[in-house]
Amino acid sequence: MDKRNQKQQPDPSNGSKRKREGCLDCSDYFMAVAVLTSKMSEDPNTQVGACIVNQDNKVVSTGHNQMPKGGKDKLPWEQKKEDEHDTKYPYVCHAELNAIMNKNSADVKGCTIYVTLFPCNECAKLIIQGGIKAVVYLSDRYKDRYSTKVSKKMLDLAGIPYEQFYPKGAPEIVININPN
Ligand SMILES: O=c1ccn([C@H]2C[C@H](O)[C@@H](COP(=O)(O)O)O2)c(=O)[nH]1
Ligand SMILES: [Zn+2]
Repeated sequence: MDKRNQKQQPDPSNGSKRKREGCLDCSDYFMAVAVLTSKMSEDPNTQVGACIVNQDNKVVSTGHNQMPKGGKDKLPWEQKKEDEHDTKYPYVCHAELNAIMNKNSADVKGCTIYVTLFPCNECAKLIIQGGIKAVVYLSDRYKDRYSTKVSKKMLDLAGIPYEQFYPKGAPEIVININPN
């Protein structure tokens, strides 16, 4: 056969550019977004970040623990005071609550929440009633707290799986935002 006038076809196996190695895995990215979001927290003791992802693997929301509107710089961040009203606990809006409130979609049904700390019982109620279908958490450092135990009990009853996150790629991601 005369090949002189035939169009050159690219050989997919030979000479074509290969995909970049070491690109960020989806779940590593979502937890990294949660960790990055936690950096916005003003809580001096515990910074929490959450990232809500829909069934198409799109981020629909993020949130961190912060004081409610109007309360920034007016409400305490103390953990312990004689009077509980002088601590952060009655006021602070949890990362999960903020993430659910901040959503850019109609609802969070069928979504997965990536969160840097296991959700407390109040957040578990929001997760369950909001229709979130899975929880991926980084730290379970308050596993012995009553609020975590009852949170797990409610998630179990609602049939919402929760799993601890382990990175698929490198556990450290360096972000440089210096323009030069
Ligand atoms: O589900 C949760 C549980 C807690 N948080 C936030 C609320 C507080 O700002 C800190 C916890 O403070 P500690 O000093 O570690 O007791 O974490 C949250 O966002 N979501
Ligand atoms: Zn909570």
